[in-house]
Amino acid sequence: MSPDFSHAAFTMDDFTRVVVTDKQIGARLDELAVKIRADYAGKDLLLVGVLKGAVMVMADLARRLPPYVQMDWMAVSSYGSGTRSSGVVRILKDLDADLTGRHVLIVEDIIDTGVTLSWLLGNLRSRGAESVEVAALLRKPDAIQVDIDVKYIGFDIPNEFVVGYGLDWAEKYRTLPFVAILKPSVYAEG
Ligand SMILES: O=P(O)(O)OC[C@H]1O[C@H](OP(=O)(O)OP(=O)(O)O)[C@H](O)[C@@H]1O
Ligand code: HPA
Ligand SMILES: [Mg+2]
Repeated sequence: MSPDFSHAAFTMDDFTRVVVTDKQIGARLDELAVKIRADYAGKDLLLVGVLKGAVMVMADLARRLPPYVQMDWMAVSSYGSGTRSSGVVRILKDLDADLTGRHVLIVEDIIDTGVTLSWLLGNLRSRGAESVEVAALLRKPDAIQVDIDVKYIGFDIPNEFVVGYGLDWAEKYRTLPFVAILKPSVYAEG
């Protein structure tokens, strides 16, 4: 699908380059879904999406899984409107589901410093789940500051600020169907 920017006030000039195309995302999600279906066969699986960034990957991954798989959502924030993690994770919206005895798979768009996921894993594991694992579309190996065990990973990407496919800068660009490096001149202050 080619994005239609005819209505918008920005163009592809906002990006240094596309790092993952929508076609690559679809193909990788096909592969991950095969693994997840096998690993959780016969189990009652709860996907926990981390708002807002994981909306796209959750929707596209969940559609590749059996219909009895359930979804719940949590909103946490550590980035605000900037391009650097504040290091402080806040719960903006908690889960509706009780995790006691559940098999939980956290669905994330990106692991950057790892601070958000590390905090989230600790938080969800303390709620009595049978298992808590992670599926993340993107990971920046050169940015990670904490050791996290990630069971399902889409793509390792360079340590640059990316947008699209759920990922934002100042709430913009989430709707792009691909992931691209945002030109620093777009977010540079001044
Ligand atoms: O590994 P980290 O350095 O912790 O960064 C990853 C987290 O940061 C982003 O969320 P953000 O706080 O920007 O909220 P959003 O999903 O609403 O954009 C992203 O969606 C991850 O949840
Ligand atoms: O590279 C990024 N882009 C957008 N949001 C993010 N949150 C953590 N890392 C990123
Ligand atoms: Mg964000």
